Amino acid sequence: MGRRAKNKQGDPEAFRPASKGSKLAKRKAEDDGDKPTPKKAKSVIIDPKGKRKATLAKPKAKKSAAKPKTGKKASEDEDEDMDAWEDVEDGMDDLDTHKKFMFNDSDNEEFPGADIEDLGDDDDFLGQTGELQQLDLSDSGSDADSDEQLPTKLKKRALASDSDSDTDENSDEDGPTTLSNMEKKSRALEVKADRELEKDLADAQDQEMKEDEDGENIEVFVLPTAEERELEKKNGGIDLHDVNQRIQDCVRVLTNFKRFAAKGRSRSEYIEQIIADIAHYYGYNEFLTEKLFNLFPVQEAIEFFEANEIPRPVTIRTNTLRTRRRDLAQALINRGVNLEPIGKWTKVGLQVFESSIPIGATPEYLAGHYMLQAASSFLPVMALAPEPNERVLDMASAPGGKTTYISALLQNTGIVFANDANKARTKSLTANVHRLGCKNVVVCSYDGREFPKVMGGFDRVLLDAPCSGTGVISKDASVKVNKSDRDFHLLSHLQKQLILCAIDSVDPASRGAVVVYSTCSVTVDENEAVVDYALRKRPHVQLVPTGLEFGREGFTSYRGKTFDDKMHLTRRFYPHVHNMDGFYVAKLKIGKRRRAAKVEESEDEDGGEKDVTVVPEGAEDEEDAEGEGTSLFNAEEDKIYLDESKRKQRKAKGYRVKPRTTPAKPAAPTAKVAG
Ligand SMILES: C[S@@+](CC[C@H](N)C(=O)[O-])C[C@H]1O[C@@H](n2cnc3c(N)ncnc32)[C@H](O)[C@@H]1O
Repeated sequence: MGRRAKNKQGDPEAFRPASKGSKLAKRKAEDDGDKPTPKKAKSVIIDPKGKRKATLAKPKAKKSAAKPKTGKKASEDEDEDMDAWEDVEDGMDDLDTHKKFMFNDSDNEEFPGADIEDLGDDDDFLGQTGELQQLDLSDSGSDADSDEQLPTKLKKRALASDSDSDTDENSDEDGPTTLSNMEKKSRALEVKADRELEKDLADAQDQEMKEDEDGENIEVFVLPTAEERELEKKNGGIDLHDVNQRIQDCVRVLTNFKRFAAKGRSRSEYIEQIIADIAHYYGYNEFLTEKLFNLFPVQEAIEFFEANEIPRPVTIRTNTLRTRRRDLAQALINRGVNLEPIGKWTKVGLQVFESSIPIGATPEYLAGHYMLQAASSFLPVMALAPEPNERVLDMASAPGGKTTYISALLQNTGIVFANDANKARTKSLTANVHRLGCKNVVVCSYDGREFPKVMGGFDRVLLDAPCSGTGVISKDASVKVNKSDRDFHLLSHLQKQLILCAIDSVDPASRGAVVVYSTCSVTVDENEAVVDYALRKRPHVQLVPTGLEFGREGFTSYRGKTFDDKMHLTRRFYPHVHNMDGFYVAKLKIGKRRRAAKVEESEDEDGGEKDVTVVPEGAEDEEDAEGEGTSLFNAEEDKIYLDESKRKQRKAKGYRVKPRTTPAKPAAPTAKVAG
């Protein structure tokens, strides 16, 4: 498959699962830069205390070189020696060559420098045959610590290679090592080491194997104990390569718990472990890791986290007010840009594979022929489906990717009110509106919660809400660590207020009468929970199909909460599934309000005007249905905004206004600005 095809955006093709120890491991290993992957087997070989293989195997060859054998016995021994030397290079037929071999090995990766130092005087020994006796092997093989590092496979191999069971163990006596007793000592050490290995292996197998119902032995993954985890934390966590392996092991257990779980360990223990490991491996806080992990089946969750490490394709949207996609593509190709249509689902999108020039500074860009825009951000506008001559509100619009698309779909007819509470951000919005030649756009800067008081009666409203940005982590990794429970609570509260205002800004008698709610977040709190809240507060509103060809269905229930039956009509988009930013789109049809149940009138504080609030029949109590402290926009908590808005309106009309009785507006919760 060519590079293009591999990177191709769009069609909802499943992301390849991270195979055990492959992509995931490789990427992290690369990320680690010069931090080498531990070579456990090798480190055991050269462990200065354990010295099992290196110090055992090599002297064997020395012996055979130093002491020529004769007759049948000699050749048998030689065969045996050759077996033991099967991994050793040819040409080791004298001690000098052997010394050279050892020394050379010390310089290569099998013998890292640290271990050479640990050998201490050995260098001297290697340089001067006469000082051989200084080599003290007395404690060789007695250190069990290094065995704990030894992978099971290696242990098995080590046991299998042992054929010297008749060796005299007592030759491991104290005393100097000489050429004549070296072989004996070596064999003794080998036997001792192998016995220990055997014991370790047996212990390990006790832990790692269990019988399934058919009596077949299966490997189980044993979680670290609470103390081990504590120790691990204290030491700054284990090596990333090992964390990755443990993530894969936990996935295996959690996807077939009955079969692979260790006796006496609960599912929640494995989940706790995998969440901690994902957080460590990918650099998230544990709170967000858990929140995101819970959205998917276990294996898929890993794919999601993995996809967040990879940038999404660069995409542009043709501005049909200025050009046609075919012409734009040709112009850019002529400039050396390698591109293709994004996919069948969009007629205006192009995916850029590579470019010899900056895509944000071509003459075509400056002339407003295209907008640099994420593919996911086309979706809410497609769902909104504005028609020429309509009146549209883009409630949170800066920097204008969606506004300018709406303007193009309206073919520069009708009107788009492009609002954003952040005045500074409206500068880039205005610049884009001008660059793209949108003549039907009015830029304004209100808190969205002031609508429809500022203005109402729209045919369609787009609320691309301020959100946590959990769908765009590949663009902004700070989200991994800077979001807390409180942030999600505040954001979803703001989103609930905004969606009610968006609904109330629509003219129900309009042919359109649509609100599209979208976020670049994948959390349920910011998506289904917000839409569900709006549906409960506004019974004249209902969910309708988004008209989008792909995307996963929204959750109709989630972790014990049940949402509106039609929530499946909403759409979720994921980086690991759709190769685009994580996104959510819901389309709401605003029906006519049924008979007003009551009309509440309240005297203005100046005794002049009267506020009239029509409470639709069937609307729930002002009290938050979830009991979470969230409430309708005219609840106590929001009074401050409404008073301020009223005050401004009256002042604008030339009324004398009293000084503020309430403090100035509190700062809005920090929101991810993306899309
Ligand atoms: C996701 S971004 C919008 C991106 C925009 N729709 C686009 O396509 O370019 C959310 C925007 O909401 C604005 N915002 C935050 N709080 C708001 C509020 N209370 N009312 C209106 N806009 C708000 C932010 O300034 C930010 O520009």
